[in-house]
Amino acid sequence: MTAAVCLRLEQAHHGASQVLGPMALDVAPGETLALTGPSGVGKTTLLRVIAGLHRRWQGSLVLPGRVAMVFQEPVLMPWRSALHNITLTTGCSDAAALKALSAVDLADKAQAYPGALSLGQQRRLSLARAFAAEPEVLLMDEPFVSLDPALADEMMILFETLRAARPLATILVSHAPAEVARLADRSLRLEGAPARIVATDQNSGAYFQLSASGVTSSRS
Ligand SMILES: Nc1ncnc2c1ncn2[C@@H]1O[C@H](COP(=O)(O)OP(=O)(O)OP(=O)(O)O)[C@@H](O)[C@H]1O
Repeated sequence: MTAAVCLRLEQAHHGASQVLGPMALDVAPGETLALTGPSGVGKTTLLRVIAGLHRRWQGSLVLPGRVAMVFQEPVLMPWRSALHNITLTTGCSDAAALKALSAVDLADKAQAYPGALSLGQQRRLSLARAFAAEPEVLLMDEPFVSLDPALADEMMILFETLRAARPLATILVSHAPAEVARLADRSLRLEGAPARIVATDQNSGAYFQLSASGVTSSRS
């Protein structure tokens, strides 16, 4: 089966400093890959390379489908309703946005502005927006961090439900071993400066809008 993400990275920089070293990363359709490693090692930078948000890198990237990203913070447009936060960023119809809102139990908040939503509701909206984009690749940067345990569990259930409905390739950045064990099929650990992949584990127990369709990119 063709990989949904095929990255051959030579290097990535922030300013003069090289953050990421050579690495090869493939994610299959339907697979959830966890990305772990110490704070500041470069996990977010790696996601941003794949999302097309970070430009200073060399190598090649093949993404056969659409990409959506869920950031650590919800990153919503405060002057637009929940519904418009979905339709304007994904280009989907009102009906599709409402369906996505229903899936995260926010249908009654369609006309609410983000400032009138709780943090948990904002995060659910952010998840709904990502899924409304109907991505083939979902990038999640610590989406459950600093949520109370009950809300984190609720968000994980939502993610599991939405993921089950489509053959999504997900890369999940996480510092939480229990979360990785629950959600990921496989995990990669980044370490060093510049960061490299130092370990891969197969999990036995588990199994923005950005939009790019059929993208192959390379940088040198
Ligand atoms: N915009 C930026 N400009 C300059 N340096 C940056 C920028 N963003 C990140 N860095 C640096 O790049 C390195 C990697 O940062 P990154 O956010 O990718 O790490 P991370 O592994 O996601 O960290 P954390 O787990 O704490 O979120 C860090 O040393 C950070 O200080």
